[in-house]
Amino acid sequence: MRELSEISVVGVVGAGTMGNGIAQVAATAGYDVVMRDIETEYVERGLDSVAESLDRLAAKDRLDEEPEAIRDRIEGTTDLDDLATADVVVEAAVENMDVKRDIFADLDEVTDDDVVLATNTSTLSITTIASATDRASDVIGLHFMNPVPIMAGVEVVVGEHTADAVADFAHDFAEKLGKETWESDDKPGFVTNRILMPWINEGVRAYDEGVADKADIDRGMKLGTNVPMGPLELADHIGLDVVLDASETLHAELGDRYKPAYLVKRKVEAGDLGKKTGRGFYEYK
Ligand SMILES: NC(=O)c1ccc[n+]([C@@H]2O[C@H](COP(=O)([O-])OP(=O)(O)OC[C@H]3O[C@@H](n4cnc5c(N)ncnc54)[C@H](O)[C@@H]3O)[C@@H](O)[C@H]2O)c1
Repeated sequence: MRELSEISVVGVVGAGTMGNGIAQVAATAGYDVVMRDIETEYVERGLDSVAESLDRLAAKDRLDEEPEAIRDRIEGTTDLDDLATADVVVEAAVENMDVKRDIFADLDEVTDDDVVLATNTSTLSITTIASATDRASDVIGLHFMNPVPIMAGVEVVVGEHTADAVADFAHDFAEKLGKETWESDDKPGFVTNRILMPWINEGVRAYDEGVADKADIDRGMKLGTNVPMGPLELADHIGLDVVLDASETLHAELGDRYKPAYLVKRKVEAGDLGKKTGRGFYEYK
């Protein structure tokens, strides 16, 4: 396994909400980053998001460097082979087991044998993803929170065959990126989403069943339980497609108490995915 002191290039797979955030924090920590998506348009959009986010942080005086210097450390690409230079890879592509297994089989080929391969999956089994490679001991979950540049926490998820040294590496690497960690076994939803997803789905059901209007559900949970966002706001923020994928995995693994709310499904089918499409439970400019 490549030691933390030997890391200079961080590979990121996926340039969406999470991938570009992970690229940004890695570049901010001084690493060179190769961020790969499947279409140039997605890569460009990811790079634009990083630029906007860095400008916002610079305006608040929260960067030690000029935003351009950080941005310049991120190379966007659609070419998988460009990940060959990576010393560690974090995958943040769509929440789909077949897609992730294909990506990990490719990463196993393209990267050096001693490179740790991490996945940002919200709910999928690290062990199943790792079994697509010939180095399951080097595969681990590094579950960043959204928005990555703002949220302090990273959940380290240890698969059946993950080596202890790789788990230690994952905690240390996340700390190098300015994060604090906790560890979960590879059980569906880990700590965070096992508890969060039923909370969100219950908020949606409460709205759909007329318990209160949506603003009062969010306001009630914020003022009543001291969370920064209510369930409907948070669902929009995460992306309703991501909430549905996560809920369906938990439902399949853990049974009926994890059944996704009907209205989440209907909105995903309508293409109203939350902030990222301009409309979910609320409207966004
Ligand atoms: N959104 C959240 O709040 C959140 C929080 C924690 C973890 N996650 C997890 O992070 C991962 C990414 O979620 P997201 O919200 O960034 O999704 P997203 O839809 O914003 O981005 C996913 C990106 O992956 C790209 N992609 C698809 N197949 C690919 C491939 N083979 N190679 C490279 N890129 C590919 C897509 O084109 C897209 O740009 C998922 O596993 C999700 O469950 C999401």
